[in-house]
Amino acid sequence: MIFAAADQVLTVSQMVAAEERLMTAGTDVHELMQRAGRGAAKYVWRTSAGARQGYGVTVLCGPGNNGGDGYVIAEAIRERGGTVQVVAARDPGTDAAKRAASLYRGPIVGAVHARGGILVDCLFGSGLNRPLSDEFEALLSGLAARHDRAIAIDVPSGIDSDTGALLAGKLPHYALCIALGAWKRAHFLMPAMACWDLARLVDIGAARDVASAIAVGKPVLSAPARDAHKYRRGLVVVIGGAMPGAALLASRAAAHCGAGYVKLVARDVAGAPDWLVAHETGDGDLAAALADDRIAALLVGPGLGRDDNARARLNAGLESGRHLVIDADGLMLLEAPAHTSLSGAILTPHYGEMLWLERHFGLATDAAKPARALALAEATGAVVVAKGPDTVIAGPGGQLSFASSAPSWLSVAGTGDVLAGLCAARLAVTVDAWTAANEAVWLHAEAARRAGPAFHAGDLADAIRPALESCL
Ligand SMILES: NC(=O)C1=CN([C@@H]2O[C@H](COP(=O)(O)OP(=O)(O)OC[C@H]3O[C@@H](n4cnc5c(N)ncnc54)[C@H](O)[C@@H]3O)[C@@H](O)[C@H]2O)[C@@H](O)CC1
Ligand SMILES: [K+]
Repeated sequence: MIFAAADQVLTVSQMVAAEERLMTAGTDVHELMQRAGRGAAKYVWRTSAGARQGYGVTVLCGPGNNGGDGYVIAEAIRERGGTVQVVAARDPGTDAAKRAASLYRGPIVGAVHARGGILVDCLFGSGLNRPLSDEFEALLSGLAARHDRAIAIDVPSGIDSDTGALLAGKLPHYALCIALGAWKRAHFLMPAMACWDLARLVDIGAARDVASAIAVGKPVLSAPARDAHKYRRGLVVVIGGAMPGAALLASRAAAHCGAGYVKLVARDVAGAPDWLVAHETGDGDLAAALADDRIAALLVGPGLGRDDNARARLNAGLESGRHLVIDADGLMLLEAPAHTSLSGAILTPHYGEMLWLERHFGLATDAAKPARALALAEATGAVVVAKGPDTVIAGPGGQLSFASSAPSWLSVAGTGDVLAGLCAARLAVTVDAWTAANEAVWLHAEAARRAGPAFHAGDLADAIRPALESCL
């Protein structure tokens, strides 16, 4: 996979290093601030065009370079003929911010007089390193209340850029968050990402940092080869358990996602549709059923149950040596240290399963989600898809990717089974757990977008086909 600079997701220190590389190459901080501010101003201008007539733009400027960006934005709006004013929370404190402030030729007003169409929040950016004071919090929320809409520059003031944690009691809601130079982790993490409706990125020329995390991108897929046959396209076997519905749902997702052959092995296969090859397989027969060398990926967990039979079925999967996707009950039955070499597997824990696994594997639970997912990947050797409204994918070699925001309609029963089926199908096709997990997460969100509001998990599985078609 090749990723562009626009796909990278940087920590604050990686962003500082990227800016330093640009400066070493001859672009000074003033020029970077101009690029960032003027790039952001285009979005502010477009948004202000929809604001009420005569209701202008107020830019709230803090003391650091985020505040400096604010002066550049204000001046750019003024030059375009817009109505703009600055509220200076503090005097500019950096050389670049001072220079930007000196180049701004519009009015600076007291906060109490500021009301209007759009509030541009440049109080603090990635340099925020401690909680907002009550004074700043009141200033920000008061201004937001006196404007129709708010736009956050780089990150909302009151967000930890690396973890997405709130460093304020309460933040305004933003119509738009404009990331500068590169995405930061907070742009993909809760609770930060619930603070805005839309996020956009302004390019300032930062090159791709190969060590950085990436945003999960749209996969580039191809139709089966001219000489393809069902096994070469990938045979997925889904191990059924106590609750047959979940395994059927995962099978349906897998069948819509490019696998050549989907087979369900379960004690009871009543109700299986005619397109699904379903084999009644008792626990004692499972090892033999999984001995087929043509199996490209095995899914175990959806509807498995947690009793001794379930444990036997999971163990048969683990002992088969196949490429595995382990989900749901399968995760809850994993045992440390026996299952610390799951190399090539994909684990798909939701929040509760993640917590259980961490406790079971003796891992810390108090870090931010990316660090937790990386620790679990390292402990198990598997690719970990840490699901949720902010899905993070971590690989055992330290790879990290962040999913863009997906429709909240996904918060319905069965969508996890669909994701597990997607992972299994992509694993069968690509034979690479990292690639498969990233493709599956993107297709899952895209299927949700295409399924529209209030879908059920079956609708979601059926919407995978048009999602996949968009990648061909
Ligand atoms: N460095 C660069 O080359 C560029 C930086 N850019 C902007 O610069 C921002 C980062 O600038 P800075 O590092 O100056 O950071 P900020 O503008 O976020 O401000 C940090 C300053 O605020 C202080 N501070 C932190 N938390 C505080 C709190 N809770 N209460 C009061 N003061 C607090 C810090 O001690 C520091 O003086 C980015 O978010 C982006 O907007 C862009 O202009 C692009 C270029
Ligand atoms: K900000």
